[in-house]
Amino acid sequence: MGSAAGPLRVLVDMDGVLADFEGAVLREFRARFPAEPRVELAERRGFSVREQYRNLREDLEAKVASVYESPGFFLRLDPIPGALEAMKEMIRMQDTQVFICTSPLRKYEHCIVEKYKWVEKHLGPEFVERIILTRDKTVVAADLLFDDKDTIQGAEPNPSWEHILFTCCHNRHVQLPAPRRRLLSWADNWKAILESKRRQ
Ligand SMILES: Cc1cn([C@H]2C[C@H](OP(=O)(O)O)[C@@H](CO)O2)c(=O)[nH]c1=O
Ligand SMILES: [Mg+2]
Repeated sequence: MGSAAGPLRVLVDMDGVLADFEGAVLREFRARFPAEPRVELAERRGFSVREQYRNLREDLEAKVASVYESPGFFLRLDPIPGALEAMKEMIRMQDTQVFICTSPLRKYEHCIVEKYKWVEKHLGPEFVERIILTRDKTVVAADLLFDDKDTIQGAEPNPSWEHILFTCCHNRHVQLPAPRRRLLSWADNWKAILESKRRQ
């Protein structure tokens, strides 16, 4: 893919990149369990929210999971600053194919339909057409994947995409080995990352 083989294909993750999962977990946990201890965003470490809450106190794992498994949770997520504007700009770029590549929760009942509704509400029907829903992103072929999960594994040991780590509260302390790259936020130079792949 890239310059010689035609358009640049870009996968953009949803939670932690387009939609603020972490902010909503904290806000709704605080509202439902005001007397319980919680993990502030500045204290978040590691991708899994439930693991960190379990380490805080064992019974908090089920409580925090009940927050993000509740009906309406995924629909209520706020957009990450700059994300909607960047996506609307990216989809209009020449020689560029943009897809939203997102994983459903194992407990998928509300999550799946609410992810579709969120995309329709915030980005419109042309992006609903571009949703790829999968628990395994390694088998999806593309040039780039912007994702907040630091380690992305699956059936394909050598995915075709370069994973750009999108900075989020839980991964800001992760030291990336060279030559791995980050996008610090949507205010960071995502266009330069796209251009760097076209030239390969
Ligand atoms: C359980 C959990 C899910 N998620 C997100 C990631 C997935 O969406 P996405 O692939 O859009 O980032 C989705 C299902 O796991 O929920 C977290 O970001 N942190 C968590 O602790
Ligand atoms: Mg994510």
